[in-house]
Amino acid sequence: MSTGIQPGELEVHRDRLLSQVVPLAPRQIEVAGGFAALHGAVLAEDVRATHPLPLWDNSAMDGYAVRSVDTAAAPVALDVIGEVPAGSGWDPKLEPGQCVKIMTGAPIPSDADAVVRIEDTSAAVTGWDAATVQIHVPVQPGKDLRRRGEDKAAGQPVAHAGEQLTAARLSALAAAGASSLPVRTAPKVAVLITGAELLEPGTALSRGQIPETNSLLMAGLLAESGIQATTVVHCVDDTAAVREQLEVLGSTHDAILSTGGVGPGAYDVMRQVLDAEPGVQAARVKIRPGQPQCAGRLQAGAMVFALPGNPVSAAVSFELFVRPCLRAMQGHREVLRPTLRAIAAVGWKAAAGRLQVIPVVFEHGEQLRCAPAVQASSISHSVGGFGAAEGYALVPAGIDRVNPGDEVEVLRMIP
Ligand SMILES: Nc1nc2c(c(=O)[nH]1)N[C@H]1C(S)=C(S)[C@@H](COP(=O)(O)OP(=O)(O)OC[C@H]3O[C@@H](n4cnc5c(N)ncnc54)[C@H](O)[C@@H]3O)O[C@H]1N2
Ligand code: MOO
Repeated sequence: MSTGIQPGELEVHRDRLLSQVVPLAPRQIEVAGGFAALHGAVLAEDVRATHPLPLWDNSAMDGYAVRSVDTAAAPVALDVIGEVPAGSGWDPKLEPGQCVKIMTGAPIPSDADAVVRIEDTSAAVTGWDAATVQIHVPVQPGKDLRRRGEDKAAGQPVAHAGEQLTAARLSALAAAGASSLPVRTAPKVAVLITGAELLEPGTALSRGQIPETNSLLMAGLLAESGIQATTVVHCVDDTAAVREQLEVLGSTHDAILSTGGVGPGAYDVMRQVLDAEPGVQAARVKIRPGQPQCAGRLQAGAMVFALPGNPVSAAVSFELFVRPCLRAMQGHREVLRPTLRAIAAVGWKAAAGRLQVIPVVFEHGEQLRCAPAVQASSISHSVGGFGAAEGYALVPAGIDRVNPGDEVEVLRMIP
């Protein structure tokens, strides 16, 4: 069996949410001293090199800058008239038979056209101090030179709008002369937890009580998406209290993630409060877990994602709906994680009629293999098994069983 996600209700719900996303206002941040804000931020515009890379022709090796013609009859002795270390702006004039000591990265004198490595000279034995140096090998013009602009020409794009500032991109932009960058930094996100049965982890529990773990889960999934949760609020299951929190957080944050209270239960106040919000859609999406979804834009301003309370349902909802919207807010070019193909290492029962999003562990070998981290019959609450999960297998609606050896589509949460 080969699987693939077909367009369906998951995409309809996600696209509707994505259409409600308003990208954050870009900010111009200084490169000097701005690392903490810039690393992981998303470029809001294309950025071009303001100067060539390298800036000038320079030496690729420690050795002697020579006129290559002088080495044609090597071995040959050349007069050493000085030294150009990295950082030096000196451009010595070279007469026939003359050379200068030069270090890696230093500008090549205008009169020189090649470098002889120290290993190919008498200085390898005698050291750098002699006034003449014996050149053992002839060198061709251009030998061991790095040419001005060979890496990037001035004006050439270095990075593009929608790309995230990784270590590599940030250093490339700084090297190409950027002094400040137009970026979207992380959105301000609040986590709102409801549920009367929930106690702080580590607290002694009475019958009916469980440790509150969704705030850790949401803050962690945000952190793994490059976003620090700004606020974590625990709220009683009371409509007035929840409404007040949504108003306060909704006017001070870009997004609110809540968990719990979206089912049809008597205490499911989140859904009841959000019923009054015209920009919020309640949907039963054909996925398992994560069927009850309730999300959209609050009148107070923020996007709200009222996720189901079951921990794995909340995590799956985060992956499928929240993460893409937060990435869209930041202006990421790609909002969805790429999917891969893996071979089912074992068989399991799928969720006939709904897309099954089952947490899996991976086995890395010649082929990527996966196996469920939780019991396929009971995914949504299985926070224990979920602890080992490295990603999800996506088994389309219509498939009621995955057999060992089947190819399945997977998402990797952990690189
Ligand atoms: N009669 C029906 N009951 C349920 C339906 C339904 O359609 N009809 N849907 C089920 C599905 S599917 C889901 S998912 C849940 C959605 O429930 P809620 O969002 O209302 O969540 P709660 O009832 O508050 O909690 C569910 C479960 O998760 C635990 N939980 C909640 N918050 C936390 C937290 N912060 N940390 C750890 N664990 C948490 C909670 O104790 C419950 O066990 O409804 C089904 N029911
Ligand atoms: O849809 Mo619920 O999220 O399965 O448990």
